[in-house]
Amino acid sequence: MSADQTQNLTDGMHIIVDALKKNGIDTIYGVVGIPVTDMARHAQAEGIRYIGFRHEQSAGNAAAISGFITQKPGICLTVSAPGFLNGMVALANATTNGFPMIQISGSSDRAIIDLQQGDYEELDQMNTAKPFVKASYRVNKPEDLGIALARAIRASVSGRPGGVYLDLTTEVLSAVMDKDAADKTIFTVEDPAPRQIPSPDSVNKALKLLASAKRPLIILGKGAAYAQADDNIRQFIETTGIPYLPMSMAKGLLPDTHPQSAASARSYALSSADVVVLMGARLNWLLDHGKGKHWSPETQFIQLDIEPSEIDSNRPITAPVVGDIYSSIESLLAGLKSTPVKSPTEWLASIDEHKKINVEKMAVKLNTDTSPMNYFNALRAIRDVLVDHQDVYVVNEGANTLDNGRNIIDMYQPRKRLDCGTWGVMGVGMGYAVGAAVTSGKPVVAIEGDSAFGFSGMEIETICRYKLPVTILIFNNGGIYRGDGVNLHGDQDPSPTVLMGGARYDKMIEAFGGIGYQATTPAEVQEALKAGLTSGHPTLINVVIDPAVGTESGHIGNLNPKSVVKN
Ligand SMILES: Nc1ncnc2c1ncn2[C@@H]1O[C@H](COP(=O)(O)OP(=O)(O)O)[C@@H](O)[C@H]1O
Ligand SMILES: Cc1ncc(Cc2csc(CCOP(=O)(O)OP(=O)(O)O)c2C)c(N)n1
Ligand SMILES: [Mg+2]
Repeated sequence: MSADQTQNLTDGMHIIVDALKKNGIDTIYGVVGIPVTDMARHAQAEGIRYIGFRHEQSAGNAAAISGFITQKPGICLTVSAPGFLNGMVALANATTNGFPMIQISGSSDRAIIDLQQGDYEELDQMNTAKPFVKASYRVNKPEDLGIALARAIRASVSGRPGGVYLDLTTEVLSAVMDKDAADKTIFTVEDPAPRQIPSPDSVNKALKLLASAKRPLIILGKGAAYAQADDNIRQFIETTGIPYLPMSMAKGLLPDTHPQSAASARSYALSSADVVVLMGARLNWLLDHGKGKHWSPETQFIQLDIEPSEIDSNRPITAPVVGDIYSSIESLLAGLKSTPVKSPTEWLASIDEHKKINVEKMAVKLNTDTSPMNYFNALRAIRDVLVDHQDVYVVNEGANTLDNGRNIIDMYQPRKRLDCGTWGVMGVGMGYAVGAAVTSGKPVVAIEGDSAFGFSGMEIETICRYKLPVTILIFNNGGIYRGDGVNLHGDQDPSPTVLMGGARYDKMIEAFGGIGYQATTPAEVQEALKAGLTSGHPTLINVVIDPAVGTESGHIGNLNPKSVVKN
């Protein structure tokens, strides 16, 4: 082949990078190796940031949370078979939560795989991915790479967002074609997430039902946060005066201190409401499926959701409004002119009475200093620092650390609380922290149970390597749920066991150039947290918590199967 001929040739790994660039992808999260290392090098050479992780699950979590924050698909790059499978947990979690993410993985020789002749990292990845994603594509020809990426982008962000798998075979990555011809095959996807306007009849029916309600309640879900309809949602809530409940990742759509928030009277609000508006929130296990002691059988539902099949999932929906939330809220606001809605003042007043009682009870727990600390006074210390840092991202996982953190740490801005989400997955923490810091450049505070942290803890090296403004607080109560030394019957185990509680996580980060603090009092927690936020340097605070406090599985112990056999 003559020199000029090679000058006008390209190959698959260059074509896919050109297509990514053409679609505004500026970051790839991954763990490279055979057969995708050179693709990552080409991406870097073309100005795409490559963020290299220690485990593919964290790389995938970073990609997924960047999708939630930006509405653009986060890209995770993995090697074949084991690397692909490690990323799959994050991709499945993205689909479950409705976060747009594309996992691109190299895969081995199709001919050998299909005859099961034992290739290096042999696995039929496209078919393995199918149950966990919105779409799963495999590319065999270089000229198909442009359309394949376009389809993956559209599938990940249109309708209910989610995970998409894109399989690049070894052959296609090295396949050569004419550069000019290749350039004609890549293009910018046009309007990948088209607005889905709800029917006027559905909007009018919803408004009429709301106007007749004596005790209306709005439940804001992470779909409402994702929709980036922040001002219109706030305007609708404040114009109608309807109380609202934010689900965990919808916190901050309105400040948690807002007078119409019913969060600290949640049980009373749910059980007393006569009309409930589900706004980008599923009536799933997080809302007891709309049944049981927290719900009245008389309650009528309005549901705003982009996914038609979500309607009637658990309770009959009287007024479904199927469309994207941005368009639906716009239509509802416009409809208020002809169908005004005003929540009765006595309803909010009765919620306020219940809030007052609950806030006073919680204040006693929050302000009682104990030694060692418990979840409440440690979280109150963090809350009182973050009130002066309202733009930080808060990552949160664990059991007691998560469930108490959700109720105690106030959020003031949308899409800033990033937690275990619908699946309650442990191990999202460090990936989410990296994804949020890389995507936004803003500081991140990760509030971690010590067991939860362990799932992705090695990524503190990644955080230090990229010098990210992440401060990690590890609630060290000695292990999963309760301290290791506490046997399953709750009493202190007399046998000498190594309590995880003695672990000095703060020493770990020092090994990678980060700053570590040991905190045994709320004041020490505050001092270390302020230092981490001020320095912007990777910081880890080992928050020593009494191993005897907390409950197994936090607030969801009731989901455990009950054993009738006395052992
Ligand atoms: N842009 C959007 N417009 C309308 N609905 C959306 C949008 N994005 C996501 N959704 C929907 O929002 C819902 C989110 O529900 P869920 O994840 O259960 O939230 P939460 O756990 O916060 O209650 C999903 O049913 C999803 O289809
Ligand atoms: C991938 C995965 N594997 C296991 C589990 C099960 C679990 C739920 S909560 C939890 C950790 C609780 O300990 P932690 O110390 O973090 O919390 P706490 O001290 O009470 O604040 C586990 C292991 C889940 N949900 N996901
Ligand atoms: Mg713990």
